[in-house]
Amino acid sequence: MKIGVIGVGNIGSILVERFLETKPELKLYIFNRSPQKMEPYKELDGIVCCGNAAEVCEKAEIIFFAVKPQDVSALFEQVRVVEFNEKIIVSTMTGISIKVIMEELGTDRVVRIMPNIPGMIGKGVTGICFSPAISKEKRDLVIELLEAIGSTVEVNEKDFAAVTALSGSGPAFVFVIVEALIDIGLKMGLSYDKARELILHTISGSVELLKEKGNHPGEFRHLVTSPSGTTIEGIYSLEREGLRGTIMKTILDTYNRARKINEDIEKSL
Ligand SMILES: NC(=O)C1=CN([C@@H]2O[C@H](COP(=O)(O)OP(=O)(O)OC[C@H]3O[C@@H](n4cnc5c(N)ncnc54)[C@H](O)[C@@H]3O)[C@@H](O)[C@H]2O)C=CC1
Ligand SMILES: O=C(O)[C@@H]1CCC=N1
Repeated sequence: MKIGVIGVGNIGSILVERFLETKPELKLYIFNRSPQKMEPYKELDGIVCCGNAAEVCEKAEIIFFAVKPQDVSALFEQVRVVEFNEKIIVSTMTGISIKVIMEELGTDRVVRIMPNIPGMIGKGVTGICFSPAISKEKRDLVIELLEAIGSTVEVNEKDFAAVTALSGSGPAFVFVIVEALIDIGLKMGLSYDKARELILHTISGSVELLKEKGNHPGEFRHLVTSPSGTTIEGIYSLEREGLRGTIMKTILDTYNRARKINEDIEKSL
């Protein structure tokens, strides 16, 4: 199968590298505006560095658009000449609706996805939504392709801003929390390595426990919390400091930003 990737920055390069690693049968066509981003792929088998975005669209059957939202108008201009017909466009672009892509490029086969950075090791989660014209067979094909970066969760397009906030941007918030935990480990006298190991195992173990048992998180929280013990002291502090509210507000601010990007793009086109 012939796959195109336009924009090989953070997300585009994850897609390219995971396709190369897990699906060597694919033929890849890539293009990046700044050609140095294509350098690492130049000599590799199964990959063709194209001269422009339209060439990628001409040659590939499924084409990933992985540019920043502010570059989308220029990209539309560059690929408007292409007859998309049966081709499928898969957009990673934040805030750009399926309708906008369909109208701008005169196609009815568009998939919108919101991947995330753990896709780098095949452990990402991707929110996905299909335009109605895409058959069940082609939907399954795109989902299978995306297994290269992890699992997929089908959502309504109206929920994309929420997906962007929770899982698209989410890893950044997790990394900030991990950094803070490591820092306080240092403050209490642990080495960086020991603090890091304790924290990563605590987080991944807690996540695995929730996944395996399926309980509400509050049930396990309660198990850890002894009367007059250490945990309740921490929980009391956390509630006084408003951690839950801070987390909720963080996600809501991110969600509102995703909606605003969408609104601004729709106005500008
Ligand atoms: N970084 C992340 O964790 C996630 C990003 N996204 C979305 O994916 C899109 C890409 O994000 P990143 O990879 O982080 O951005 P990036 O800036 O790292 O990569 C975009 C690449 O596209 C290239 N480019 C721009 N216009 C082009 C054009 N017309 N033709 C060819 N190449 C072009 C740029 O040179 C750059 O290398 C954005 O819309 C972003 O919102 C979605 C989910 C997660
Ligand atoms: O920060 C951003 O706009 C993108 C969307 C999700 C993750 N990064």
